[in-house]
Amino acid sequence: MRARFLGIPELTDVPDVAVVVDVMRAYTVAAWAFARGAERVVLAESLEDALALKARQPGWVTLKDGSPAPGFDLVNSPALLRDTDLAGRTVVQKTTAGTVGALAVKDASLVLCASFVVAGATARLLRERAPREVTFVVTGGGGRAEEDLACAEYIAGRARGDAVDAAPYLRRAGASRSVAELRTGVREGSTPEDVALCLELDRFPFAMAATVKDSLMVLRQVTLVDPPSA
Ligand SMILES: O=C(O)[C@H](CS(=O)(=O)O)OP(=O)(O)O
Ligand SMILES: [Mg+2]
Repeated sequence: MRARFLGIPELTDVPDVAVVVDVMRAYTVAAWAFARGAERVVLAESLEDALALKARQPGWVTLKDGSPAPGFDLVNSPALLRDTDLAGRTVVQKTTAGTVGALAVKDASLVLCASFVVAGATARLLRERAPREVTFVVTGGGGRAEEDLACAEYIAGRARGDAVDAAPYLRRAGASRSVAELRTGVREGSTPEDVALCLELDRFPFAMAATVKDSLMVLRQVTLVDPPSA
């Protein structure tokens, strides 16, 4: 499995298989939304689109990054979301980097969205599919966000079947600029607890795959089935 690691501005072709990585915080938050019962996460193109979807479907839950805003129910924070009951709900998510990265590869035949909390399941799904090449979309910092690159490289190693020690990857992510910004409250709509939640390895046993349905990019959890024991 060949791996390439590209920022959103570097995506010039339609990849076959894409893994869109956003550790801080979009795809940690999406994973928590599924853990809290959400049925699906619609990745919105813009804040206006998210609000228009909510106007048509008042039962949907809108979520944005940055500060809270009228019309939005939640912010992009795992710590602030983890006590919210989302059973059976549709969440509409719009963030600066993560959702933009997934929409940039929406024509790929397989789009997975990932972070450390679903890294193992994501790698296992890739191993099962065994594609010739995987494009990792490093969503933060124009492709340079250390937490996203570290997570992408870790998943790539595990997908190849290598015995990979997670510690150095988590250390790199922990030393990233995003962590410093979250710890010091530079990022709005966050709490310092977000950092630890974003650096939890394999907290969840599912992967997350996005597909286009009725012109919406819809993220769902993919539960992997254990092979029957001999
Ligand atoms: O929510 C985040 O951490 C970031 C954006 S911000 O700088 O905090 O507003 O968005 P994401 O797309 O999840 O990286
Ligand atoms: Mg990010």
